[in-house]
Amino acid sequence: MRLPHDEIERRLAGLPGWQHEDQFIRKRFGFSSFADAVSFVNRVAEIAERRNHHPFISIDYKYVTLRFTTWHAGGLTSEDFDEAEEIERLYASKETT
Ligand SMILES: C[C@H](O)[C@H](O)[C@H]1CNC2=NC(N)=NC(=O)C2=N1
Repeated sequence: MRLPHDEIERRLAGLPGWQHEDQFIRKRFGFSSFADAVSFVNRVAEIAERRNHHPFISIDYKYVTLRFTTWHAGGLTSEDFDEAEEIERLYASKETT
């Protein structure tokens, strides 16, 4: 279930701007307005509910920080990276307004 370190590094290489921190991967996303940041969070919430896999989310004005870990595994699993990749597609599509 928990990924070995080499697999974590391999998956991380495909995720621009994400960082490995303890048992988490994290990224800070920037937006043009607070409203856009909140809209993005709502779309992230939809994804998290569908996948039943929920990030820690913080909104700081025009920035959203997401942190993923898999609680039941006590560390990083493919669920974390799969969802991060979907969120990267969402952010690239700018379908957050
Ligand atoms: C009961 C429910 O399915 C579990 O608590 C889910 C909910 N969302 C989750 N989210 C994350 N990040 N890790 C989990 O292990 C997890 N487990």
